[in-house]
Amino acid sequence: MTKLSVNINKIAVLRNSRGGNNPDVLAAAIDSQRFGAQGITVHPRPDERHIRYSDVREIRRNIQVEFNVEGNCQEQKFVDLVLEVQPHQVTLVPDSAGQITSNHGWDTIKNQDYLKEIVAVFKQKGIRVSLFVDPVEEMVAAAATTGADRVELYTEAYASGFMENRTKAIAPYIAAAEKARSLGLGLNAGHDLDLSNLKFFKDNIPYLDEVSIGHALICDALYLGLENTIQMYRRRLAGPAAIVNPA
Ligand SMILES: CC(=O)[C@@H](O)[C@H](O)COP(=O)(O)O
Ligand SMILES: NCC(=O)COP(=O)(O)O
Repeated sequence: MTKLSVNINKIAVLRNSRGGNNPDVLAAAIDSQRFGAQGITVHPRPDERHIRYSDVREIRRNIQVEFNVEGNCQEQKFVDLVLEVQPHQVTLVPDSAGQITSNHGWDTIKNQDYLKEIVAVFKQKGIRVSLFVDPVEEMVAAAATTGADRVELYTEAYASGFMENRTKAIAPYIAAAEKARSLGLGLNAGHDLDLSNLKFFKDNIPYLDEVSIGHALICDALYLGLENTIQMYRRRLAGPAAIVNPA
């Protein structure tokens, strides 16, 4: 079964825009869980433009579903936070500070020695480690030798190519996913997945462990409501006939 981890970064964007606590990010995490999210994902960035480090601590204490914290482990502050909070999973993303969003995966070959070291630091604390990678078989293979538990396939290229030619768009992801599976790596995916492209992705990569979805899901929820939207995403993952039960 592929788990839906709801990324609530964009709830925090709205909250921060007025300096108060509306919408309440912690309440959104708890309610997303109640509405059927099988995980919560946050991505605290160095400038705390949306998720704050204090949000991460509060959410960890108050949810029961899987907690996935994404971020750049080259920031010591991020490493310290993750070791303090000890989420179920940490997803290591090679962001530079000024990026508007994450836009590339690790070069797991060039960064092999560094990643081996930092992966061991998190695993020593019992935290599952996922490496954010592009859908490139060599990058997946080198992720396996770092000791990481999973890879997260960066799905922006799939999403941007989907409308024009979905078969072409999915091809590198199937190959990368097969490589991950052959090496015993767990498989996550995320970035720009949405209600239109999610089912095709899942149908072609059925052994996907988790998708983390935020931007499109929160945008959809502005029109469709958060509970209804989470259930719609769950049904995309469960198949047409399945009625999903909230977690
Ligand atoms: C790593 C990734 O692709 C996303 O999870 C990322 O969290 C999006 O970050 P923003 O919400 O800051 O765009
Ligand atoms: N890892 C992907 C994620 O958490 C959310 O990405 P997006 O759906 O906001 O593009």
